[in-house]
Amino acid sequence: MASGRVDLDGKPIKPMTICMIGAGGFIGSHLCEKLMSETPHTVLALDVYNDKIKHLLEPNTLPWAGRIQFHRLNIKHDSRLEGLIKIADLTINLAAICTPADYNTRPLDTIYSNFIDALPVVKYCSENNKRLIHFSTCEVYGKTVGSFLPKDSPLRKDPAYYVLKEDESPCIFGSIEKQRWSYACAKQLIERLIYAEGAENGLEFTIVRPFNWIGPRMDFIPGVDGPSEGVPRVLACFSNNLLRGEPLKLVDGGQSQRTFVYIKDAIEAVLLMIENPARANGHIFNVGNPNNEVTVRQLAEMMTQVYTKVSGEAPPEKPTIDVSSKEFYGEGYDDSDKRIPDMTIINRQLGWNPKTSLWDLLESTLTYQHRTYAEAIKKVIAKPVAS
Ligand SMILES: NC(=O)c1ccc[n+]([C@@H]2O[C@H](COP(=O)([O-])OP(=O)(O)OC[C@H]3O[C@@H](n4cnc5c(N)ncnc54)[C@H](O)[C@@H]3O)[C@@H](O)[C@H]2O)c1
Ligand SMILES: O=c1ccn([C@@H]2O[C@H](COP(=O)(O)OP(=O)(O)O[C@H]3OC[C@@H](O)[C@H](O)[C@H]3O)[C@@H](O)[C@H]2O)c(=O)[nH]1
Repeated sequence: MASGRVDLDGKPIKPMTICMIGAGGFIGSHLCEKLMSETPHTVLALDVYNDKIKHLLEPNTLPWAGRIQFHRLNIKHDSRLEGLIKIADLTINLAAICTPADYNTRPLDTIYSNFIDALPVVKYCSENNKRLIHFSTCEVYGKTVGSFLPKDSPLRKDPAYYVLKEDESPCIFGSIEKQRWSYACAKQLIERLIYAEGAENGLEFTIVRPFNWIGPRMDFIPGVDGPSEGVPRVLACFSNNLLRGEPLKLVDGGQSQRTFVYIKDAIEAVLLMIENPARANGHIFNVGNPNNEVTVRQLAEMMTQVYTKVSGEAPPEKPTIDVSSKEFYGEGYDDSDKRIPDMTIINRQLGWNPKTSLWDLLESTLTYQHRTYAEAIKKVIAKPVAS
């Protein structure tokens, strides 16, 4: 498995130790899986939770036992952080509050998590000459330039007004009262700080901007493995509605557009970054699938069709309902209109391209959701509400 592996320039890849912060989350769990099954690298997995990587940690007869170590810690206040960064060759920081329902309702926690708490990580990497791969977001682009053109302007169809380029596109956020942008703004500032550490102090860094990565283990299903009143990201919201046979809620008409990429495709891109430092250092990479664009309404329709196929259950009588963003997310919500990643830089540096169509990725993801949650949901629905 591990022997004879070479990088994109044909050089042998040496086993490394990776300090992965936020390893217990959605992306972290898939990255740990990939590193354990296909590489010889060792992972120091840091998080406050480990439910999503339990299958990699136990039993200790697993083929990779000894190459993954879980450290339960909160990077806000744990003196072990610097020591763990020091013993690793590379740090990957995934830790963040990254669900839109939190940005306008918990803006302080959002800003602290995405900026203040990431500061020591950047500092320890810079001071100890350690390489850093930091997870930012496509939300740093905010809204497209085209969204400010008149509705009937033909320029809205011109890619120059909407395709998002790492080294050219501006970052366009709403006003301060629109607290939705607290997350994007905090992520933008930490990107600028990392970039400056690279320029002034020689920090070796790579910044990743994920464009709506989706797949199994994303977020939680409210009332089953997360709070009943919690609002996860759209994949889990719509999965929850489908599992319960209730209409999918379209925020402000479901007109916003997104491109979705399969988590397994995206993880391939991250592995290329990890193993090709000379090609990845100093770069910011969009990681998304420009071919998988839909409006949120179209996503709801496709998920309903796919779920009907994989579950064998009838679609909800009323497939969707409209809900205002104020009702769904509260005061201060705002939205990105359209997100098409430009792929030039990641193509040139790493030769990476996504493979999986939206239909196929929804089919495997919703099969997983159905197998994992359908029985549990039935029990929750059947249980009488405590008085
Ligand atoms: N999934 C996407 O499509 C997407 C898109 C854009 C950006 N991102 C970014 O990628 C990163 C990972 O996202 P994800 O989807 O896996 O989210 P996630 O919420 O599933 O994972 C984040 C993990 O970080 C951990 N964490 C948070 N604060 C911590 C702290 N103080 N100490 C220790 N652990 C902490 C959480 O417990 C969680 O397990 C985030 O930085 C996010 O902003 C993800
Ligand atoms: O039930 C729902 C949930 C969400 N939506 C809409 O679906 C769209 C996508 O919502 P998501 O919850 O996936 O979040 P967004 O794409 O807006 O942001 C995400 O982008 C990239 C990452 O940084 C974060 O994970 C998150 O901020 C939004 O327009 C939202 O309003 C619904 O219409 N109904």
